[in-house]
Amino acid sequence: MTTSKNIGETKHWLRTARTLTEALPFMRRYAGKTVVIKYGGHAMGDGELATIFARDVVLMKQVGIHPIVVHGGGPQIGEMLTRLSVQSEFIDGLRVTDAETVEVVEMVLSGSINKSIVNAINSAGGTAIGLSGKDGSLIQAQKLRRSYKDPESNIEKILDLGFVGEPKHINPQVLGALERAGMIPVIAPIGVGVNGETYNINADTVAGAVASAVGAVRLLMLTDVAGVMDRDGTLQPQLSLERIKELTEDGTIKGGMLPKLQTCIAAVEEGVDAAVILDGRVPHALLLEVFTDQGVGTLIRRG
Ligand SMILES: Nc1ncnc2c1ncn2[C@@H]1O[C@H](COP(=O)(O)OP(=O)(O)O)[C@@H](O)[C@H]1O
Ligand SMILES: CC(=O)N[C@@H](CCC(=O)OP(=O)(O)O)C(=O)O
Repeated sequence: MTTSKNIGETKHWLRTARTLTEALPFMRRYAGKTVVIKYGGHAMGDGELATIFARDVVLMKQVGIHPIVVHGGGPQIGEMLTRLSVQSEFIDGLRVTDAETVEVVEMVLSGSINKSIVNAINSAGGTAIGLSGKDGSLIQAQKLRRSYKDPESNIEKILDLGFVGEPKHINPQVLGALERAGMIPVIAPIGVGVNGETYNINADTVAGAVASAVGAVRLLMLTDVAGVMDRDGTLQPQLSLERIKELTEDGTIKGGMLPKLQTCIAAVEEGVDAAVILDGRVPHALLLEVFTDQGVGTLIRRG
């Protein structure tokens, strides 16, 4: 006898089956390709979402995609610095980092945060390996040099952010070896200088450099907003490089979104097909972005 319960169940199965068949062309498109996922400190705040994130990463690996996770941890570093009564300030989204601060940054990023992500992925059935830029000389870095115009003298000066670095060279060999072994790299954004000094690098910047170095098809940036907003707070599903420039110049794009978008621009200019700013608060944001045609954030690509 056909009951309304049977009909309900059949509809549910059909929906599930349709979802799976819809995912097939995307699985084919990305099979064997590398996707770099930037997992922001704000996005990793919720335990349940972190478990879902780990499962999504494992599922991607299972269907033949090569995910590489680069994580941040800005809020978590901030909490530890407060606990230790160390003052911290940001300039243009970057933490001014003295010798004492860089020790705390390395401890938090390569320690508790890195290992909890590795643990979550392994608990979801994957094999994750945690790395900082020091492991296998993965991220060779140099001191960040950024100039600014001093408003009083109108003279170009160099901004000194202490031990803030920028990637000079990413060693793709380590990542290639892990890929061949079926492992998922989880990278803390710590760089090493020529004299062995430690650099604090913005995690977005590292994600972009890694994506360019490995020739990733996608750079996915998980954060704590729905995507990039315009002046009226309207979500922008897609942004051209020119529009990003405009929104930056008029101050609509600011704070942590600045290094994020600069990274996206650099990545697509260096050959990554597209970069996406994604809402990490949405469960399965990764799966929706990779396996469906419903974008859930802001897409940035050339042209
Ligand atoms: N135009 C904009 N659209 C969206 N977010 C913006 C914009 N300008 C600045 N932001 C800020 O950027 C933040 C995301 O950057 P950040 O705090 O560094 O995140 P994460 O820790 O994920 O890297 C948002 O929470 C938001 O406050
Ligand atoms: C130089 C610089 O600002 N480094 C960042 C590194 C962590 C990071 O980028 O974390 P999110 O992705 O969570 O913001 C910091 O010290 O906070």
